[in-house]
Amino acid sequence: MLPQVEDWLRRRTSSAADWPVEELLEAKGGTTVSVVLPARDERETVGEIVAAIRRDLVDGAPLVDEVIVVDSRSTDDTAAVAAAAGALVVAQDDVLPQLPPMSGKGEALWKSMHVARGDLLVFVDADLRDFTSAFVGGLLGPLLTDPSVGYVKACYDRPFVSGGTTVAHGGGRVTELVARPLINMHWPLLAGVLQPLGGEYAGRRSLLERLPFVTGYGVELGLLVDVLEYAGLDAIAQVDLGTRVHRHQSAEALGGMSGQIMQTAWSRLERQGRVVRLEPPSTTLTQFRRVADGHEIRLSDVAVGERPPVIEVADHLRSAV
Ligand SMILES: O=c1ccn([C@@H]2O[C@H](COP(=O)(O)OP(=O)(O)O[C@H]3O[C@H](CO)[C@@H](O)[C@H](O)[C@H]3O)[C@@H](O)[C@H]2O)c(=O)[nH]1
Ligand SMILES: O=C(O)[C@H](O)COP(=O)(O)O
Repeated sequence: MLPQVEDWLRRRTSSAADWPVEELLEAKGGTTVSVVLPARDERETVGEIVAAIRRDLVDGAPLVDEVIVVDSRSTDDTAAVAAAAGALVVAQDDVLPQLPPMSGKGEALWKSMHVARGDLLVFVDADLRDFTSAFVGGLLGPLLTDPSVGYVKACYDRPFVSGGTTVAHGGGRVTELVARPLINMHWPLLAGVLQPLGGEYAGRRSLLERLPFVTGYGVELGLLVDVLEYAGLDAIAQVDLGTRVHRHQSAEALGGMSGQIMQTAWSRLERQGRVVRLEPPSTTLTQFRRVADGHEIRLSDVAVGERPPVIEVADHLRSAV
């Protein structure tokens, strides 16, 4: 590990317990805070998360100014459940409808930037189990107390929970098998980030609106690499939030996610002038499913798109949100 990374780890890692709400309230002053949950078919969990944030950090203590759920083309009643729990719900495709729609989580987050009003934005996945509002407080700690911090990633233990069985540290499969090796290969300055793909992170609007957002599941790696390039390692902090339990996807679905993450890495290497481009990488992912008479071939497109920095979106489009 690079000596700068060891030094960064010591200085820029804290834990949720270091940030009691009373101290955060004092530090908040006039700073406004938006919490955003991207949600596609999350009726089972989104309500409890929104309700906990509202109870503890809106009604209980005025730390959070708005809770927004971006409904990402759900086919269930995620939007109704989130609204009943007290969130402001927006449909992803209703924001800047003049633009051709793009898809996935990154698109939901980029669209949220045009709706949320906070100086600080906190992103929280909507599929978390056992969520506590300390997740949000922890992520806000470094941002509210240190102006040189612009971006805060959560870290946590990640068990794999399935059918009543829990494998400690068995979760985060794409993180361990794809993202961490890629990051160590190409961006070793980021090797100290414990959970580079974690869906819980917070940032200053002033920083986030200057960065492009990759669509789909490339958004976390894209933001991390771009924050490093734009603002430097010291603008990043991480906070230990304890344990994170979420809904696991199948290995096949995670293959698609991994493809998007590798495409994102390629796009950043190319932009940084670090690859000699012989031919563009294929964006077709070939997978196989066992069927009675052999294997069924499943092809999917793992290409990622990209939205420009929010500050580059023309005023006439923005005023039409
Ligand atoms: O088209 C989509 C797909 C997902 N989501 C939401 O995004 C969040 C995370 O999606 P999920 O499918 O649960 O991702 P994970 O399998 O948990 O993937 C991990 O790794 C991804 C790649 O970095 C991150 O985007 C995730 O936040 C992180 O939890 C959830 O609230 C989803 O409802 C959308 O809003 N739109
Ligand atoms: O972050 C990851 O690596 C992916 O979300 C997969 O997580 P899981 O292995 O806990 O399902």
